[in-house]
Amino acid sequence: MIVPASFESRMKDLLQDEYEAFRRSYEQPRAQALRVNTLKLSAEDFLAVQPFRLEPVPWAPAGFYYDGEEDRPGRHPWHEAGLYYIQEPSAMAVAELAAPQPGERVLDLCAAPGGKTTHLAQLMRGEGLLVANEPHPARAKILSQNVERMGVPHAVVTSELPDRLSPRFPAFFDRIVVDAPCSGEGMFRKDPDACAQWSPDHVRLCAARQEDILRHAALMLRPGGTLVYSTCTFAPEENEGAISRFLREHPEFSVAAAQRQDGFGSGRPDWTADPAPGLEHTVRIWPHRTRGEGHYAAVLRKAEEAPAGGAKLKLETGLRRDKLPEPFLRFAEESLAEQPQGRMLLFGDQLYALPEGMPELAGLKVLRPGLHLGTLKKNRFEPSHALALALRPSQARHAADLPLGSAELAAYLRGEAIAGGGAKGWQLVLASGYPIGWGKLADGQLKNHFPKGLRWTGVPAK
Ligand SMILES: C[S@@+](CC[C@H](N)C(=O)[O-])C[C@H]1O[C@@H](n2cnc3c(N)ncnc32)[C@H](O)[C@@H]1O
Repeated sequence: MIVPASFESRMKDLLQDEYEAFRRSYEQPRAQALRVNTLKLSAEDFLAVQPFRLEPVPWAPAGFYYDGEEDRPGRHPWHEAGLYYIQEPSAMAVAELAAPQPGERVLDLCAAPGGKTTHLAQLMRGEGLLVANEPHPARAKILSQNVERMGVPHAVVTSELPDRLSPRFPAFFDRIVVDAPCSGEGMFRKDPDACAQWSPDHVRLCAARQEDILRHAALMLRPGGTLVYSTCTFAPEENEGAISRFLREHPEFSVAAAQRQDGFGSGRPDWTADPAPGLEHTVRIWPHRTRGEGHYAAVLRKAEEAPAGGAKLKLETGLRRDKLPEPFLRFAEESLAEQPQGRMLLFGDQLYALPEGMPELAGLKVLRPGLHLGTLKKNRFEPSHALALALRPSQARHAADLPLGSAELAAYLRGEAIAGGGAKGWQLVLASGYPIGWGKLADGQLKNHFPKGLRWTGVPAK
């Protein structure tokens, strides 16, 4: 692979004796991995049934390398069922370092396509409030689809620039992840565009943008909270340099020692002028030292004594229980084995289950104010694909389990009706035990409700 000459000479200066090993890493195939979605099943249970050749990613308990030549996990029905997320292995270090706890308020500020969001969601076990934000509208849509596929029940997806969010959430979040837009030097093997766009000017532009994003993130973190900053680039200006500039402007923050894992290298204070204390506790993941494309991550702590935010935020009250729309109650009674709890919100004809402690979001661009339950249509309720993927099989009254490799499952994924039996009405369709969508039974036919945009044109892998 050919990399820009000025990039090569920068890396030679930085890495010196190690440069040759680094350069040779570009001649190797990139490492490919998936992360088991522990919102749906444990890594052990997945290993017991899955068909790929997997090896553990050392720094992520649910992460596994797969063989990119032999296996196509992105073309397996269980990918549609959200059993795993295909993610670059070094990127899995970030949510592990953020270590969010169930019940916390967590913000993922630069979130599309959703690798870290969905990882944070599973570490939170789906409990608390997870705000996933992505300013770019098309990318925000993909983020929202991934949140849906992974069955995340407690996420709000917004699409705003950080300066529109920070006045709305002063000192609100327990943890914030800033996985910053960067010059992407760690993406060269995967994404030739990142390589073609690289220039020293682009590095400078990214560094300025990162400074701005971090400034707004700082405002939204509560005293004592944790901010994790990461990039997939090697450029010191965007890593140790960005953290040093941030800490100079924000004395209420300090570097916390990142949990050391096999394969993590140290941040390099010697690569930036005027280094902030503690940079050696930040993390560098290198493609020539580990099976990963490369990442930088810093864990920062805001002092307990830092000023708290302003007034308490007004929470979204949602609908009173006795005001829930009758068609939804009828659907829940007929089709769900457990009645949904918690507050709900009607947004036009769309019904959502709100995450715990969700503040009012009026005036913000919101793609998803919680778990989408479905749509009210005249006198009936149509459950959403998001609800199907967030349910456990036992939570549906009626299910049709289609075996992997069967003609019925292939037909369902292509959007066709299939022969069905059992109770009339909504049935949760499973792919060998895992929910993949809805079907509606009438006259011995299961009408297909697998979303049009997701339908397969080929035959599913066995
Ligand atoms: C490195 S990617 C995030 C990857 C994502 N966290 C994941 O794990 O899948 C950075 C994202 O930041 C978004 N972005 C660009 N400018 C931004 C800004 N000013 N504030 C927040 N996010 C921004 C980009 O559109 C991009 O989707």
